[in-house]
Amino acid sequence: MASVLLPPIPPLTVPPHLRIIDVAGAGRNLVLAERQAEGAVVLVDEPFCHIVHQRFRRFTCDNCYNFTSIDGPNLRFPCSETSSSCGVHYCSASCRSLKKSRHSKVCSLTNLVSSSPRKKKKSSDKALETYVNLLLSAVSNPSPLRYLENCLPETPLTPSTPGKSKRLTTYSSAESTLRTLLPCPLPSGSYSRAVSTSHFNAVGLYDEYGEESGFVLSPLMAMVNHSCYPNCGQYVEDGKVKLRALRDLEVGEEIFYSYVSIGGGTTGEERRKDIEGNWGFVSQPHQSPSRSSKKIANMKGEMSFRQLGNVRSLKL
Ligand SMILES: C[S@@+](CC[C@H](N)C(=O)[O-])C[C@H]1O[C@@H](n2cnc3c(N)ncnc32)[C@H](O)[C@@H]1O
Repeated sequence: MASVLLPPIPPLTVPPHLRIIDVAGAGRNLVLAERQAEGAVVLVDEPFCHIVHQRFRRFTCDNCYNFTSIDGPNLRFPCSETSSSCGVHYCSASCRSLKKSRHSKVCSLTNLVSSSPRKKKKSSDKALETYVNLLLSAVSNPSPLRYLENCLPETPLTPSTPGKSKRLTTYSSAESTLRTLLPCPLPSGSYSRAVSTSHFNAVGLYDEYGEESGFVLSPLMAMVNHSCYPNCGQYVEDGKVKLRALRDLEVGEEIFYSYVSIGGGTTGEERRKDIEGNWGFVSQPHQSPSRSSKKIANMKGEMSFRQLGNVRSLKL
């Protein structure tokens, strides 16, 4: 059989003050090459693709992820594609025009895979819809889809446990659905592999009540490991995923944030159990809990719950 030559995976661009290192037992992580003062924005990363769940599209800007109250009127700028009913909205005319060329490639398809919001959906249908829409967002990105493969850890998902096998089936179904919707130049398996990176790396978007309104895949953020006592806080602002230093950080320090919410008054011990139960890895404290907890408390005072939303483990 003739082998298919895949285009190479484009390398990640890492800013000069950061390096990617390999950590025994924890895979890759980012380490600082320059000192950062408390409060400094340590990382700004542009998501490669995103999904805003259908129910939240009227309230969450599809370009910058700014959101309005779900109890109030819709965002003012709906998608302007002719006869569109994709539900996508924007917070400003400039957000709409910035996203126009990318969204117009998949607008009608987005609508095709979204069943009626009023109909009660099975969770498997919802999951499939989510991953097809995530793939549509990924293929509308002018950057090559293979870029996402940078986010795959060395140990990929294998069908060894029932939960994982269900996810792998959903990723394959999402790829099959995508192939019925539009021409897909990459060989079989490429799209499901790309979307499977969301299992390890999805960064959640949240509404004002803390309910997940969607998620993004952001390649550099996908390199950052978890700590139950983090030295950085993660938030989403102006369409970018960002990390802010919770204390002064020295050259050579690894950067960490908490994958589970630090916004709901959780303790480090509760976060550790959540990570173990839902993510399947054991997290060691990376600094004195008391020092870190104080900074988290300060940060909570400054930032909304939504901004403190974190990567979540995807549950089907
Ligand atoms: C967002 S990725 C982080 C980058 C990852 N280390 C890599 O090499 O691609 C999340 C995955 O990293 C690993 N990880 C993150 N934090 C960890 C920690 N504190 N201890 C052990 N493994 C960790 C887990 O396998 C997790 O599913």
